[in-house]
Amino acid sequence: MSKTYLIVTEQRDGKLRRVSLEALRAALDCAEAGDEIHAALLGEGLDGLAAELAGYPLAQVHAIEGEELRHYNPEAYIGALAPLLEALRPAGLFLGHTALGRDLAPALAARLSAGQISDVTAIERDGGERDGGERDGGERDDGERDDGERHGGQIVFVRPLYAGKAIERKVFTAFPQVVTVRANNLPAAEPRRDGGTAIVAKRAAAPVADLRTVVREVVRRTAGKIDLTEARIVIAGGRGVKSAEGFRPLEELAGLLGGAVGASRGACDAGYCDYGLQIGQTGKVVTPEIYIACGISGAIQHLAGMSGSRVIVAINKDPEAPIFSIADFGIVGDLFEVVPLLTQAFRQALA
Ligand SMILES: Cc1cc2nc3c(=O)[nH]c(=O)nc-3n(C[C@H](O)[C@H](O)[C@H](O)COP(=O)(O)OP(=O)(O)OC[C@H]3O[C@@H](n4cnc5c(N)ncnc54)[C@H](O)[C@@H]3O)c2cc1C
Repeated sequence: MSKTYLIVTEQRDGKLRRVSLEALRAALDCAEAGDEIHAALLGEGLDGLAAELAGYPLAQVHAIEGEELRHYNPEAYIGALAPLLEALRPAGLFLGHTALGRDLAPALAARLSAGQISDVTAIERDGGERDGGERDGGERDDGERDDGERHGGQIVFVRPLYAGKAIERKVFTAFPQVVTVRANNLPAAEPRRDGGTAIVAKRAAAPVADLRTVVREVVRRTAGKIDLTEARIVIAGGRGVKSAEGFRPLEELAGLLGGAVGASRGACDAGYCDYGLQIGQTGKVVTPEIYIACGISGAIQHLAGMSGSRVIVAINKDPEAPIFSIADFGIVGDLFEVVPLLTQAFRQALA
């Protein structure tokens, strides 16, 4: 029986977040012939975004508009999604493993009585045929949960554990399923090539009675143009930058390369930058193509947030700094000399 999957997409400043297209890729990887993938878009003034999303391989885009959806508010979002979940009875939900996804996914999973696999970095499909007994909705008519057992054809979700020191390979044994995907790990879904578009269904969010909280305004303390968790290049500073002013050379290099600036907790604790930039176990997890660590010692809690980066470059004046043990390229030197030289070299190369 064909199934329906739903992507809960995210936008930032009117732009669709790339991680939502990576979540769509995850759904495409899990779907089989005849399955339908729908996308939910929540906010205000969604016409442009809905039209953009309709160009991707989706059956339907559900644009849910409402004043209280302008900023993320779990109560309002759950209230707005509830009728859609009821109507679609999705076999799977896919979200980005972002601040929003981490908050919303478990609440939706609880609502659907679904299992959840979080922070997925890869999806594998073991060979073999799937059992034909899978159904929508996760429950049989007799109230028993459908175990959706597959014979050797399982979809395996790969996720890092213990701050990246171990990898877990997990399978669902029942529907419905909720999955969050880590940014920058799965390729983003591509728009349809045939020029076709998905149906866009517009709905007004039903007013949620007795909203206990209302988000009036979101004040961003970091004004970076590029979202740190989705950046392809991250230039991160540690206590070695020595001051807020010490971040300037890093910002210049990031600006030139179209990257984002991040930081260690050491730099945040010292007051050199905002905690919004913190990368690590208690900060953001980033997996860029290039990570340049400047004046960061490489504590295990920091590595937890960046060790999945494709290429790691470390600049540190201490040749014994632990960061060098995971770096692909290491530069032993003073960051205040090395970073401007790198900026100069890249500027020449890019000219
Ligand atoms: C529960 C818990 C959670 C934590 N979570 C996080 C987390 O999420 N993220 C995180 O980052 N940390 C986290 N930490 C803190 C972590 O243990 C380290 O204290 C922190 O990462 C150190 O930051 P740092 O590397 O910037 O500073 P330091 O360890 O002080 O390293 C500074 C480095 O800069 C180098 N340096 C100095 N001057 C220069 C220069 N001019 N040029 C080049 N190099 C220079 C030094 O050689 C040194 O290696 C956590 C700790 C705990 C206990």
